[in-house]
Amino acid sequence: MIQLNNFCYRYSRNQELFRGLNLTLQSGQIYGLLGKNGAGKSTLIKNIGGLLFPTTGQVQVFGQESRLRQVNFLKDIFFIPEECYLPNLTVKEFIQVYAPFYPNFDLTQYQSYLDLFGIAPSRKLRSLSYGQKKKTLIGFALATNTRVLILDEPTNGLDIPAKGIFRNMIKDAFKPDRLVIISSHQVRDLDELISSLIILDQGKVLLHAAKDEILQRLIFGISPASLPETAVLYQEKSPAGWPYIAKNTSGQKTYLDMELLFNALLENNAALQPMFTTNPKIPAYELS
Ligand SMILES: Nc1ncnc2c1ncn2[C@@H]1O[C@H](COP(=O)(O)OP(=O)(O)OP(=O)(O)O)[C@@H](O)[C@H]1O
Repeated sequence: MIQLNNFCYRYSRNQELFRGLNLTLQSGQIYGLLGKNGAGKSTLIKNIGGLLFPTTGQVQVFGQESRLRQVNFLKDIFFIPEECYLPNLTVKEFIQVYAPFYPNFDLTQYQSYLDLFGIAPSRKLRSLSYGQKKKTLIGFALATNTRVLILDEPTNGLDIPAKGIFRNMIKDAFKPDRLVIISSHQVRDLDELISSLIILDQGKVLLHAAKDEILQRLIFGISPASLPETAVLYQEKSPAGWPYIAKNTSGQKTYLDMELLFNALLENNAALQPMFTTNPKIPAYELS
């Protein structure tokens, strides 16, 4: 479990990004973290990963304060930043140097990921392309089997087949005691992967809800023409028609259009925002 209590963070005296944020993230969930550029996603996950320290307040991962970076904390968390620095080693040497920090690292598992991505262990990390570096690190992160896995824009630079492989790898490696956070602008890459959604804006949580809860309360559809305002909570024009969000009164389960929900919430939608409480009780994710 990850807990932020009265979390405040500022980069400079007059720029307070987070002010008194309380947030609880539970194991058994794959969280999608969305927000506009500059919303604070990277700052938040870096604080969780112990790479930045709260100005005031606390960030705890399984009861341990991230900022203290204790051994028990570090061996159970893996963070892949958006821009990865990789040492001048081959993949094999990288494993020899870094795997010992992770007691649950599984070499066979990692080899199968490298095979899937077509990366030879003899390759020098620095000679890999941006996307190949990402693949190498994503595979390593999953093979560490840490309870917490944080991925900042993991699908940036991945080719189309690799995005599908990535989704399958996360699902296959997911276990009820793991907690995964994926920060991304590529909402389509999160489809059919995440179990919960967090939307940040200017250091505030606009939405924190399980995907199932969202779909119980809302339906997402597309109409050939604009609908009466009373019939929908939100609609916008698109090349394909008028995608809309309405209250789910029929129990119908539709496809969650994260992009539409994101746009709706950022428009300061007074009808939608109060529908989702922060820090909800989310049931454990059941993989289909
Ligand atoms: N090192 C820094 N020094 C000063 N301000 C910073 C620094 N890093 C980020 N910021 C500011 O903090 C705010 C949040 O940045 P952050 O990188 O957390 O946003 P983000 O949601 O991850 O954005 P993006 O989607 O563009 O990656 C922005 O206004 C940014 O300019």
